This record gives sequence, structure tokens and C-alpha cells, in this order.
Amino acid sequence: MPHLGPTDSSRTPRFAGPASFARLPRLDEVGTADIVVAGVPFDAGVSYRPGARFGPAHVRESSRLLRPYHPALDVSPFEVAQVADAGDVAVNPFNIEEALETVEESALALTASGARLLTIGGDHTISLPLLRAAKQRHGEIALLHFDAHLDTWDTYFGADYTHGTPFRRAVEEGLLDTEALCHLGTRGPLYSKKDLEDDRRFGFGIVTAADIYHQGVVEVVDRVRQRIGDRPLYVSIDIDVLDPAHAPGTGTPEAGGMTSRELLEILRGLQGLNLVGADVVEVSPPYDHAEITGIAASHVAYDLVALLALRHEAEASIATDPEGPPA
Ligand SMILES: N=C(N)NCCCC(=O)O
Ligand SMILES: [Zn+2]
Ligand SMILES: [Zn+2]
Repeated sequence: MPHLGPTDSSRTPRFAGPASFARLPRLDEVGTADIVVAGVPFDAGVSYRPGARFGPAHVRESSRLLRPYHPALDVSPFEVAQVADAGDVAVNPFNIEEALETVEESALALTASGARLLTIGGDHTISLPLLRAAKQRHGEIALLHFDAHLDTWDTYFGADYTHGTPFRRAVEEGLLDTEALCHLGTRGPLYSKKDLEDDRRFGFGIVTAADIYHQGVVEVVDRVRQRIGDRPLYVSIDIDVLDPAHAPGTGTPEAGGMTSRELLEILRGLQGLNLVGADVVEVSPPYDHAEITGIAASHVAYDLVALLALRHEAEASIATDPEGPPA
């Protein structure tokens, strides 16, 4: 059966009707999907500007102009895989630990059929329960973390679960494959040099925003691919990895970031890796202007869907023909 694709924008104007990601069908309209996009409207973990609870709705609104063919990756992601929008996870805005449990349970439910999950945040706190779910599905996870920040700090005001601490908790909980962890795009002032020493001890490599500028995308992609190999890979993208010129609508902006073109090119360089899940977090619409951040986030999410779809297609062809094509 052909997959149910997005609403056809040549027949129904793209500005009409309620927004789903890329105008895709809702999950309840297709029953099951190979790739599920879900929102987590949660921002009780932020240390500065709030508003990321409105991120999922904003990214969906900003995704109306996406088209079904991805020329750089040469794939029609919604044809090679059934992709659907599962709507938002209803998280408790007043109880962080309960919210994290809800996110983990929802991620497990949405992936029970074997589907791969792309989550739109929400603040960065939500990556912890998403990694907990990914670990249960795939074992220890390799992580590429795109962010201005390390997010391996210990506590804020005594709180363990915040948007500055998810990856320290993830290492402590044994969720991550400590041979294959990398931050990309970090920059800006830290609390002390010890932040970097702790981070290195947890096993993270760092490609700073300055490294990306000096070495260029091709060399960075090469280094990252060698480190990840064929391990199950989770990609977490904090939109503040982009320069505030490319993503003003975020909670903790830092000058000197990468461009959206650089980020998209690095993502395209990940084609073929064993991507098992991803998130795009920290879009805070009240600080956005002219949908700059929403559009960047929607394109980043589209590229992640395309990578997931390519991986799905490759695995589906191995499953139907384990021998592969004759040599
Ligand atoms: N995860 C994000 N976006 N930011 C973390 C910033 C932590 C701080 O206030 O120092
Ligand atoms: Zn950040
Ligand atoms: Zn972050």
C-alpha cells in the first residue's frame, strides 16, 4: 500500500487548515507509522527565558512550506516511509519528574511498533527521558549533541532535572555509549574550567563552533562519522546551536554560532549512520521574529526525517531481500 503523504499544497492552499508537521497525516489517521513526529510542550526546566512550551505548535506552523522531495539527499521521505504526526504529549507543567516519566512512557508507546521517533520540544530537559526510552529499545546509545551549551552541568538551585543537566544524568544512568559522544557547536562562557574537565571525564568529544568555522563541514563530518561508526545513534539538536542571527527565538542565546546552512550540511553528512531517534528542542516562539527560528527548526526536523526515512528504506530492503542484489 502506498503511504499516506502530506496534504497536497497544489490542491489545498498550504496556509489552510490546522497545522501538522509538514502537513503530514495524524498518527490516528494512518494507524501505524515507520517514523513518528511528536511534540513535547514542556519548559519547566529552563534557567533563563521561558516559552519553549510553545515550540511544537510554532515549528508545525513554520513547516507548512516544506515540500515532499529532498534534493540534497535524493529522497522523498514521505514515500519511502509512512511518516505521521502524533500530536503533543500531555506533560505536567508543575511536576518535572512526573513530566519526564510521561515523556519516557509516551516515547516507548510510540516506538513499540518499531517506529523511529523525532521529538519537537520543549526545553532540553526532555532529552533525558527520550534517551531512557532509546536505551530500552536499542541498548547504549551514541549521541551527537548540537548545542551552544554542554548541558552536562550537575544541578541548578539543587535541581537534578533541568535543561542544563540532561546529558550528565544520561551518563550517570548508563544510557550512553561513552566511546561515541560528541558535542557540536559549543561556545560562550562557562562557569569554570572544571565544566570542561567533567565533560571530558564523561567521555564527550567536542567540536566547537570555532572548530566548525576553521575546519569546515567536510572535515567535521569525517571526524564524527569515524567516532560513531554503526552504533545506534541519537541526534539531539538544541536550536541555540545556531547563531542568534539564525535562531533568535530561544531561551539561552550565545553569540558566535553556526549558520543554518552549516547545520543542515553536517546533518546531510550523517546519511547512512544508524539513526534511531532525534529531537529538536529549545525553540521559544515569544522571542522569535518573522518565524526565523521556526523555519530553521522545521528544516532541521525535515532533514532528520529524511535521514530516518533513508535508514528505514535501507533496513526494509535488507529485510525483504537479506542477500541483497546479485553482485
Ligand atoms: N540547554 C540550554 N539551552 N541551555 C542551558 C543553559 C544553562 C545555563 O543557564 O547556564
Ligand atoms: Zn543550548
Ligand atoms: Zn541544550
